[in-house]
Amino acid sequence: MKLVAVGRMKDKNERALVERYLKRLRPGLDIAELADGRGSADEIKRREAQAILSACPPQAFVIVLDESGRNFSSPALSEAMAGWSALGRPLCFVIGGAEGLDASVMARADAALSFGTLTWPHMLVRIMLVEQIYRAQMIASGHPYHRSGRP
Ligand SMILES: C[S@@+](CC[C@H](N)C(=O)[O-])C[C@H]1O[C@@H](n2cnc3c(N)ncnc32)[C@H](O)[C@@H]1O
Repeated sequence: MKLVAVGRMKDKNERALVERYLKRLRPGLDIAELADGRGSADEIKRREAQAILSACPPQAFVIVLDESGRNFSSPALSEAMAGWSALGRPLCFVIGGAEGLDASVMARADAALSFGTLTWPHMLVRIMLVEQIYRAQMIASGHPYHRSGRP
């Protein structure tokens, strides 16, 4: 699995949180950090889009993180990831930068995942996504890490 993410995570506390889950992931997740685009908002999105699309493997099943995406429960995301993985294509998650994702990236996406209608900073989204991928793996393996607390 791969994560293509705009922006360099410089804060050591944020990096430690990503690392906490990253080291437990099976299969693992390779993170490709892309430089923030420069110029006007449109130029930034277009330049970042070129870099994002180049970083996504050609055959990848691309899952963009976007407010407009589907709001999964954690068990539903676990099930969806199992289904996507069964397609035999590498999974590639994408997190945009401060200006969001360009229409060309949205058009390339095979699925879109939302963390609600609130706008989150992209570094927090990265931390939350890595935790949710770990949670999805724990749910799939029947590990008690995830406790739904619901009947
Ligand atoms: C600061 S946000 C960009 C906000 C931008 N104005 C937009 O319209 O997308 C940076 C990135 O974080 C991710 N993100 C932020 N909030 C999100 C949410 N609620 N659900 C899923 N992804 C989110 C998206 O990948 C987004 O491109």
